[in-house]
Amino acid sequence: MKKMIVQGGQQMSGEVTIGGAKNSTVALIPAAILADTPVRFDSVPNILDVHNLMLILKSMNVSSSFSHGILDIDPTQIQPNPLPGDAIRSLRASYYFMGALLGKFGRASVGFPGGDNIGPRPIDQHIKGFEALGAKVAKKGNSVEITTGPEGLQGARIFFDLVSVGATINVLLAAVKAKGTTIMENVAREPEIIDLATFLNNMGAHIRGAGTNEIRVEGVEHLNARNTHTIIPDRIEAGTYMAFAAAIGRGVLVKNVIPEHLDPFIAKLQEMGVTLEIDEDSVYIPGGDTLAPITIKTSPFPGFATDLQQPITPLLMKARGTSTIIDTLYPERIKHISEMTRMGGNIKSKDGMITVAPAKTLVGTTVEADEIRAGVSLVGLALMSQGQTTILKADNILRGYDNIVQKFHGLHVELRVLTAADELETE
Ligand SMILES: CC(=O)N[C@H]1[C@@H](OP(=O)(O)OP(=O)(O)OC[C@H]2O[C@@H](n3ccc(=O)[nH]c3=O)[C@H](O)[C@@H]2O)O[C@H](CO)[C@@H](O)[C@@H]1O
Ligand SMILES: C=C(OP(=O)(O)O)C(=O)O
Repeated sequence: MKKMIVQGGQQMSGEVTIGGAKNSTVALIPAAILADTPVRFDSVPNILDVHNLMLILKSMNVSSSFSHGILDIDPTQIQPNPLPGDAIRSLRASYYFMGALLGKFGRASVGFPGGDNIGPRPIDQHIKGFEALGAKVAKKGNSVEITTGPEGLQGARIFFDLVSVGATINVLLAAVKAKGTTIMENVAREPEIIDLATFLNNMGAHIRGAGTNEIRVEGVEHLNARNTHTIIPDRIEAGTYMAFAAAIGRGVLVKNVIPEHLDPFIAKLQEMGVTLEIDEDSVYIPGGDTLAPITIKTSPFPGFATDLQQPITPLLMKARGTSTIIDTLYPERIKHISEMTRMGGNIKSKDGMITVAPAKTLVGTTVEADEIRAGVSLVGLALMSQGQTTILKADNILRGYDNIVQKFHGLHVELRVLTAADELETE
């Protein structure tokens, strides 16, 4: 595992360009195996999740190459081989191979996924959807085995018991190749789901309603990529830089943003008193505002994203009073709290509510990035602190933040990522 070294007291200024959305990319890569042709994606983020998905593709004899944001995938020689356990466990979205393989071959055997340590993450709604399409689902050891009879997948009406991004995407990946019509109700409406549907429709799928709470799919036999799919900007990465810019910035322009995807987040920043100059595809944050405390309640899109409750926390510590956060999706998403407390943060969690009070003195120390957003929130707090912070398990941050060291460098902030080999060299 890598370490990130952050020197406190640095201020951000300049420009940062947001990369393609992690949560689109990790669905689009498994979706690519549904194609009968090679596929090309543009604006692909350089994150660990992408490299691990490429390893999974390789195990199925699907070649891929990634350079300068372009990812080429050739699924034409795909073999339904066993998938590598380590890579499957390295990220959450590996479970999208369940839906994609089911759509492609009518069967799938995929290990239980990993992903962020943010509390229980069941997959009962994914299974409910596969079963509704006529599949048989069995847990065998650490794997989920999904099979269909000779008639294959059949379109069906599915009402999800709760709104789940993962279940919506996974069942959609299977339904695009099912026979007949599938109607998915009470689905998630995240922009990443629209991005996936756009990619699949451009290959010949018939998906209507992505972005609303009902998706209707007419199954097709073949999907052929005809053009490059450009991935939408990462709204969570954008929100992270915006919050940090408001906390420690002296003029930061965040480029390649779709501001509408950040509406609830922007509304909360404005409620705090953060000045934002919003353009068509960029946001400028002058910084240096006097900030008011706020209350945040996370909810599925278009609500305030759970993935931004930790990145906004360092900013909340600069407000003149106590802010509160209720994470309705992941009440146990609190792995940052113990670490922030050790740095001098006045932050507590009780009865499902996080309270964030103004910080008096913040001092860098050694902390752990237990998961991606907890980890990145520690980067923000470290920059607000005195002295140096060492963030252990930094791989969790690199899972989802595209070229983070270079991007901070472009904002006049030095971060260093050390591998075990780097440390041996300096001893
Ligand atoms: C790769 C990806 O896109 N990850 C995102 C996705 O995760 P993920 O797709 O795992 O999150 P879901 O939308 O499925 O989870 C929402 C809620 O539903 C529950 N649930 C989900 C499925 C299920 O079968 N049963 C069940 O009870 C979960 O425990 C959670 O409380 O959406 C989350 C919520 O916006 C984000 O934090 C993650 O960044
Ligand atoms: C929870 C997250 O990711 P994943 O679902 O991939 O673990 C996240 O991106 O904040």
